[in-house]
Amino acid sequence: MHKEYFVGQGKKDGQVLRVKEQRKDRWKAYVHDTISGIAELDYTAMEEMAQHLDQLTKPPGSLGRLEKIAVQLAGITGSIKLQKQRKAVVVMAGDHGVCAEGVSAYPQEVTAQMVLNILDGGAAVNVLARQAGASVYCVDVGVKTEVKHERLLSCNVRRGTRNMAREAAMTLEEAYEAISVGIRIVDHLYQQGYRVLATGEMGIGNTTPSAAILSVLGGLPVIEVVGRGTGIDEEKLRHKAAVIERAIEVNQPDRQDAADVLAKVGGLEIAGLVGVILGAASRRCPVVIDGFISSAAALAAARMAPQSVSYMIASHLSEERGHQKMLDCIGLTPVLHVNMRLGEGTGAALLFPIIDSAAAIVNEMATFDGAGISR
Ligand SMILES: O=C(O)c1ccc[n+]([C@@H]2O[C@H](COP(=O)([O-])O)[C@@H](O)[C@H]2O)c1
Ligand SMILES: Cc1cc2nc[nH]c2cc1C
Repeated sequence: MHKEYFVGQGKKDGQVLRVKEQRKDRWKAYVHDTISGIAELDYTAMEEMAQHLDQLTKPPGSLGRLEKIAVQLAGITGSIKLQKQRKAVVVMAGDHGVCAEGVSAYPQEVTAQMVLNILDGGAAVNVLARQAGASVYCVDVGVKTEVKHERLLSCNVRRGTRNMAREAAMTLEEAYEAISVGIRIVDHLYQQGYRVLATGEMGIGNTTPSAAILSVLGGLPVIEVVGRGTGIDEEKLRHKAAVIERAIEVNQPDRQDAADVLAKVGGLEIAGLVGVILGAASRRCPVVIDGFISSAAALAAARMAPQSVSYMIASHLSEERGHQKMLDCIGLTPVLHVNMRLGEGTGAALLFPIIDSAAAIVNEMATFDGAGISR
């Protein structure tokens, strides 16, 4: 059996990835190979960076999180010479069978419509990425209807998940295949010269599986982690909580097995983002995590590959209830508190200029000795 993935922009520079499925666990093996390729950070470079930062003309630590980012980047790249890097937001798009239960404020067709908007450059993520000099790549990993656009990366694993309130959202093979899509996209972008990646997503209904993932992997009651998503009222929120409880009851996901949880109560775009995160870490690239849904992917990635957490930077704290708890479970501290709850990778794109600024500080600031300043 052959699977074909179109990866690239348009027909001209598009390339076809042919994957021969020799074994049923082909994707699982591919994902686990990627996980084994994730190295520890370079602690010597981190120490060197910390010492370098203390030579610069400022009281030690006074650039706060910028300094922490600089140290992390040194650990990731293995060097204290930080360059301004090519940056891309990967927006994974997918639909959710659980929308049939009435868990979102918007109709499901908005997913495909917004995918086209993103591909045409008119979504918030496009604007913020342009401000930062970054690219946006939009991937159909699980949209329900066929989307055609020259710039779309068409990697559809299935046309939306099944309704998790009744049955498993995906099979384990489908989940691993979606994770593999994310890894392949990162490979492709790495070959194009991108060195800083960010997670983004579009999927009406996807705060529901995200809350389910947090409840199961974090061992937290549903009511503490469920939020309003696109903006549902109090009554619909109670209903959404009940739907999530039912999904967990029906599927009995194994909280010790993040892939099982992803398959049973997750989403195709969430699994795709797990692949983006694992792929970035295996390529020694920092990966900027967006809001609630991206963080659900980060939590699953952290459980599958604890060493991947060192490569993550949490961009912002989303207004979605449960996001702080999600980040606590991973062990991440968000940089920005700007009351956003849009998704798409918008918060992550906002962080790009801050990452560039951290690199510029390291490269351009004078030292105490060089500037003749007493200390
Ligand atoms: O990233 C976030 O923190 C975030 C919080 C709430 C909503 N969203 C976006 O809104 C959609 C999911 O909301 P919902 O209510 O349909 O589950 C999906 O397209 C997400 O990108 C995103
Ligand atoms: C319009 C719209 C844009 C979005 N972007 C991410 N999620 C979204 C949900 C809606 C409804």
